[in-house]
Amino acid sequence: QTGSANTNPSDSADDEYITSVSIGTPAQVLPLDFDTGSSDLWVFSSETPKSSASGHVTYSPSKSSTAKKLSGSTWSIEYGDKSSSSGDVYTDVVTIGGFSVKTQAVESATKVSTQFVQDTVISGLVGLGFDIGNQVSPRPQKTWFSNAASSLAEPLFTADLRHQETGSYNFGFIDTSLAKGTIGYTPADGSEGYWGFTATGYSVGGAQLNRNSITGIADTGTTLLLLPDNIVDAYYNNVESAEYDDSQEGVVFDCSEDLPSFSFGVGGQTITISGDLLNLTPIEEGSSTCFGGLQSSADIGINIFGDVALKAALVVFDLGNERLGWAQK
Ligand SMILES: O=C(NC1CCCCC1)N[C@H]1[C@H](O)[C@@H](N2CCCCC2)[C@@H]2OC[C@H]1O2
Repeated sequence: QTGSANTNPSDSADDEYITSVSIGTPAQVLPLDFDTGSSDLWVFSSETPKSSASGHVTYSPSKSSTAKKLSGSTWSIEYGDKSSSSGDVYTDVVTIGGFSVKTQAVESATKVSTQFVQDTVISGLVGLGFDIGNQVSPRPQKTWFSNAASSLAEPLFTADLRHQETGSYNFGFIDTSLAKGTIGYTPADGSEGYWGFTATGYSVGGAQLNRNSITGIADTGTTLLLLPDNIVDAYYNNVESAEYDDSQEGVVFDCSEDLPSFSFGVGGQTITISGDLLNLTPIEEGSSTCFGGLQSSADIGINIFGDVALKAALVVFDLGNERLGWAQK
């Protein structure tokens, strides 16, 4: 069996990607953010305070004949961007891309932070990280993918995120036609709950790869490519108008600048992110100053290959072989 779901950028900056998910009987369809950087499936629900839920599509377990309360279970999660949510837990049927998991833990939010209240285009997250990262207490629950894996043709999924166009999450199969290049594989480290891996080097503007290990995570739930300062500086030294903007908390530059590409080595392949993909968006509507898609990871303590990097590739999240595959798109 397999599943295939379309996913769409939430706004003109490709801030996040929205995928429709069916929950319950009859189906309640919610727009959710698939996040390989976390391991909880949580939703805005009939239990979310009305003031917080305003503008969001919500899940009502009481309207689903297949919903069951997971008595005594609660959850609470804080993300790297300091957003957070918490609540209680139901099980219900969850269908993604035509594939159904009958008894999926659906974490219902009784509390959500302002970032989520304001982000009305999504109604929650589908964590696609490793089960060890699940935040349900007293008994951690499995992710939708972990529950699906044993029934899928292959225990893997792929992410094909695109700039301002529809992409896909495929489950149980690899559509190699989505890629231009060969898929290169490298070991994945799931011990922290993330999809951790090591890139073998980087280069700016098509120059030869500087061989140096860059350990980080493949994170569909993070918008940016976050790397060490020495690499970020090496890149922006090629961007004449680039400067650090304290209020934006990142490097900005004239929108009119032609940005160089940025490449990284992984699994024997080289993934090249075009300059266009590295210009994320004007800092404000109509501004001629733009915000960089590559920013520093120095304050975080972990390198993050977020959507800006993932958009350049077809990425295979191969649970069965504990590895990540990368192919140029
Ligand atoms: O916190 C991270 N990543 C961290 C970024 C800083 C460095 C450490 C990792 N990802 C979150 C992301 O920002 C959220 N956000 C919602 C609003 C639109 C953009 C996405 C979304 O909710 C949780 C998860 O996905």
